[in-house]
Amino acid sequence: MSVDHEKIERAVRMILEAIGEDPDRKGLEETPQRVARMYDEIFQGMNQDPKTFLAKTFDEAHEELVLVKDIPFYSMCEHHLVPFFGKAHVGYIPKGGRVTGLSKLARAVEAVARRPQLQERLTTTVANSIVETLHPYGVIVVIEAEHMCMTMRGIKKPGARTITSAVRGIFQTDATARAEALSLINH
Ligand SMILES: Nc1nc2c(ncn2[C@@H]2O[C@H](COP(=O)(O)OP(=O)(O)OP(=O)(O)O)[C@@H](O)[C@H]2O)c(=O)[nH]1
Ligand SMILES: [Zn+2]
Repeated sequence: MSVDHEKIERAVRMILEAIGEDPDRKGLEETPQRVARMYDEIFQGMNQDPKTFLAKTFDEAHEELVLVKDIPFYSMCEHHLVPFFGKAHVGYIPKGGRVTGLSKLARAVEAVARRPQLQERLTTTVANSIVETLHPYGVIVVIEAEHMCMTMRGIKKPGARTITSAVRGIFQTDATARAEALSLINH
């Protein structure tokens, strides 16, 4: 299912009118359609379940850390509908041979990011999805992001970065395992 193009087009036209613009002037006449097409793309995660990506596993006897760092992502702050974006670091320790493809960790991040979102919920949803599909020994998700709602408006603090983390399983109970993962993330 895609977004309701017709509704978005009407809404964008109304916003343009509300700010005092002429939605029929040359430069703006295609803008409502463009925004509708863009929302199809940036809110694609509304129709995606991260677990369907993660559930594709292969049987591999690796029961040590797997960490994909620096996964770039773009999301939309649900309070202001402006972007927040940055990098996600996703690690887990597989159990029972349930190893997923590396790209699936990035696909899971993308599916959850492409929705109206909060950074905290993005972080916990990715971690919980991995727990629920792979049942690993542990999961660690660290996300660092810059929020446009804090840079281009309001408090106006460009460069301020928000870091959130979610740890599950062994990373919660074993400080050494957590420290090893964090040192690799910060390396
Ligand atoms: N916890 C959290 N807060 C966020 C996130 N994205 C934006 N916010 C915050 O959401 C809050 C909304 O606050 P409100 O007081 O309702 O809205 P506002 O008047 O526009 O707030 P200001 O940004 O302080 O001007 C702001 O403090 C934002 O910084 C996020 O991912 N997580
Ligand atoms: Zn915001």
